Order: sequence, then C-alpha cells, then structure tokens
Amino acid sequence: MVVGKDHRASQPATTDSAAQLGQSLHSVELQLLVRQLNILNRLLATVPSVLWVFDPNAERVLYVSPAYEEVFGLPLGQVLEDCEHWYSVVHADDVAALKASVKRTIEHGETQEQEYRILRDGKLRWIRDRSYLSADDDDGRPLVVGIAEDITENKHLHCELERLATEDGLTQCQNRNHFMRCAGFELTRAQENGLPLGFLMLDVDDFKQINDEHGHQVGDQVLRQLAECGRHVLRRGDPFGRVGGEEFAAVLVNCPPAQGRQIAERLRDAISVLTVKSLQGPVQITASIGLCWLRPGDYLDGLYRRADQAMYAAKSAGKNCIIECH
Ligand SMILES: Nc1nc2c(ncn2[C@@H]2O[C@H](COP(=O)(O)OP(=O)(O)OP(=O)(O)O)[C@@H](O)[C@H]2O)c(=O)[nH]1
Repeated sequence: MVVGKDHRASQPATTDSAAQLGQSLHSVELQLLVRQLNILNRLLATVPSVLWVFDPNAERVLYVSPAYEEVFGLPLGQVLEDCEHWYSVVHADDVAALKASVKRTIEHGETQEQEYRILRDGKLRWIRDRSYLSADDDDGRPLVVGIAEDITENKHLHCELERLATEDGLTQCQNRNHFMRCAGFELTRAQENGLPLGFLMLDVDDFKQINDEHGHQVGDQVLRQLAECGRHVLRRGDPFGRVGGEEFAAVLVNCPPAQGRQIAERLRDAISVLTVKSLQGPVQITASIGLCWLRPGDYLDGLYRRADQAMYAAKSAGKNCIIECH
C-alpha cells in the first residue's frame, strides 16, 4: 500500500514532512501486517492440524482452521454456529472424557491432551487434541486454544508394534516376556486382595517325534492349533503364553483349586481330541500338564518352578495327564 505525496500549500513544511513520515511508517507497518496475515493464512490452510479457539463464557467456537473440514469431515460454518456439532462425530464413549478435558483446562488452566475416536466416512479415526488456556483476549476473558491432529496412522503403527512386542509370532498367544509381565501383575493383585490363583504349565508330548515323522510345518501347525484350543478353553482374562518351544503356561486368575482342576482337565481333554492334518494322515496330540497354587509370600519364580516340576512329574507318570504340586 503506497501513500501519495501531500501537496497542500497551507501545511507548514515541517508538519508536512512529519505527516508524510508518519504515513509512510504507518504504511510500512500495514504492509508488514498484511504480509504476516497472508503468511499466517497460508500456514493455517496448509498445516494438516486443526487449530481452534473456544470462548468458554459464550460457549462458542470462535475460530477453527481450514483443516477442520478435512480432519473431521464437517463444514466449518456449522461448528462456528454451534460447538456441539464438533461432538456429533465423536465416538459416544469418548464424548464425556473430551468434555471433561476441556473443562479441566478452563477450570484449572491445565494443559490437557486427549485422544478420542471420531467417525468419518463410516470409518473410525483417532484424534489427539491438546488444549491450553490462552492469555485473556481483548475483553479480558480467558479463551481455550487447541490443536487437534489425526493420529490414526500412528495409532495403527503403535498397535502393530505393541502386538509384535507382546505376541508370539507363530501361535498369536502371549510371548514369554509379556506372559511373565502379566503373570507377575496378576500374582501381585492376588496377594494384595487375598485371592486364589493357579499356575498351569503345559508341554506337548513327544513333539520331537511329531516333527521327525511329519516335518516342522506340521509341528508348527500342532502348536498353532494347541494355542487356539488354549484360548478357547481358558477364561478370557487369564494370561496364556508360549513360554518355550512346545511349552505353554497359563495363570488362572481368582480361581480356587477345584475350578482350576476342572479347567486343566478340560484343556487336556480338548487337546487329546485335536487332529492336525499331515500328508501321512491326521496327527493326534497329547499334552502333560503341571498345576500349582499361589502360597503366601510366593514369588513368580517359585510358582513357575513348582508348576514346571509338576509338569515334568506328569511326563514321568506316563504323559497325557495332570499333576498338581501343593
Ligand atoms: N515345529 C516346531 N518345533 C519346535 C519348535 N520349537 C521347538 N521345537 C521342537 O520341539 C522338540 C522338543 O523336543 P523334546 O524337548 O525332546 O521333547 P518331546 O519330544 O516333546 O518329549 P517329551 O517332552 O518328553 O514329551 C524339539 O525337536 C524342537 O526342535 C517350533 O517352534 N516349531
């Protein structure tokens, strides 16, 4: 913006040049401001995150950046008219937590970070929203400013990494590390609450022979089917993992011995009727099971060792049976 020279003769020369200087200064500042505004608009239109400003007193969204339409799949105008539109795509189970998080920002000035699910184009997407209490605006009222990002891809990657870190690749049950962590957690919980807990160790019988006669692929299939059988027979929340080559373990959470024996028996029965296909015909499998119970002052190592000893006792007793260690 260029301001023209003022030729008014009545103006004294000094005042004239001061006014000119003032105007051109004004003009430079204005140009700078317009330029900054353009940059800011370009930035806001380019960044994939949604920046938003909420006025808690008026309960209105004062501003949302253009990415809102892309990220939330909703028109900008609607949310500026009524902030509830924002929640219309949020997963019903996540709305309360999201509202509570914004409320905490308003009431305590706490910076909040909330992850929630939205439904966009019939698909679930994950959003991470951070909100901050901003400096007062012109009227002296506090505003909440936030930045929301679509983190769906990160979330999927995180889930995949977690799965790889906790799951046994062959059988899809817990891997040894994860099982031991879960077992330790359940042991502590049982001790703190005085609840009964069982520990079960299972080893496939004559597995080397199965591998030798039918090949490793059939052996792998035996392990997969056995794991599937374990998932089916054991209760949902009971940790169950592959702790060695053909060795599995389970924690029977809040389970008195009588019930634990029934579960172990059901498992042994279910395994003994499993048939695994091979070129030479169906392969029958059996397993030896060791069982023991949590004692006061037990450590996971001790519990594991007693169940292992009981399992080896079952092997010595002729296999395909359950031995309990007290
Ligand atoms: N197919 C397959 N075999 C495995 C895997 N991990 C370990 N094994 C095999 O499991 C077999 C275990 O053999 P052993 O320890 O002698 O036990 P076993 O033949 O079951 O004998 P008992 O325990 O006395 O019944 C070995 O041949 C290992 O190579 C695996 O992931 N896949």
